[in-house]
Amino acid sequence: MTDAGQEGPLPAKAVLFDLDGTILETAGDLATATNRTLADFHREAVEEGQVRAWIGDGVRALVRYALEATGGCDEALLDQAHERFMVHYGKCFADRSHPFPGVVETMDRLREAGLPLAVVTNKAAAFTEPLLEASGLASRLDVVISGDSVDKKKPDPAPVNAALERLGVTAEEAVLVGDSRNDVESALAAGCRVICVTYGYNRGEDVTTLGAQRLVDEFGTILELIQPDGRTAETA
Ligand SMILES: O=C(O)COP(=O)(O)O
Ligand SMILES: [Mg+2]
Repeated sequence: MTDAGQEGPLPAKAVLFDLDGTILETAGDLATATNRTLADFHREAVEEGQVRAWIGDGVRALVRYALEATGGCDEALLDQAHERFMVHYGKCFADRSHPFPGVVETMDRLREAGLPLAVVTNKAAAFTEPLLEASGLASRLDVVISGDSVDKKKPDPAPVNAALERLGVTAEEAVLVGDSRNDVESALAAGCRVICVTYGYNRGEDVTTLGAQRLVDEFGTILELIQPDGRTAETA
């Protein structure tokens, strides 16, 4: 993989997307569920901005980070709080969550160009599927791999590999679009090229240093950076 630093489009036969922070703005509802969970355990509420920095490792990790930040956490407490979080988030996951600007139109353009699309998220399947339905994205996706669909989560390559297998493409034929270190590491370990968005939930990390082949400030810009079917500009 030697595209780093180069300009121009990446040939692709399929595109994989991270969910939270890349295609859907979910921090508001995740913050609501986090604060309702913390209240159950007599912990102080946290700011939405803080919750944004805890998204990306799955919901159990989010609950762990919230407990650690508000007085401490042990495994027994985490089990109970995780259970409460699942109840609270189940009631509010689609209240305010919505696609980032340009996501719906861009997915439609990619599909018109013949590219199958997948989501690879660390989010639990119980929320991924209904959230994609509520956001109007489910019908645009050919494959969805959630945090509990396979044994290991991103940054392990396993969920990316599962998506590639289901899509019927090789890693070299696919591009993953993500927002954080977990996405870049998972995709690169699988052998995919990566476009990283700069607006997502990246924990304040400088995404220019993560090793992605391309960076975009707006989702719609990926249309300029993906060349459908691996055709070159000359033959397209
Ligand atoms: O932390 C989560 O629940 C999921 O995050 P992701 O969609 O960015 O993988
Ligand atoms: Mg993300």
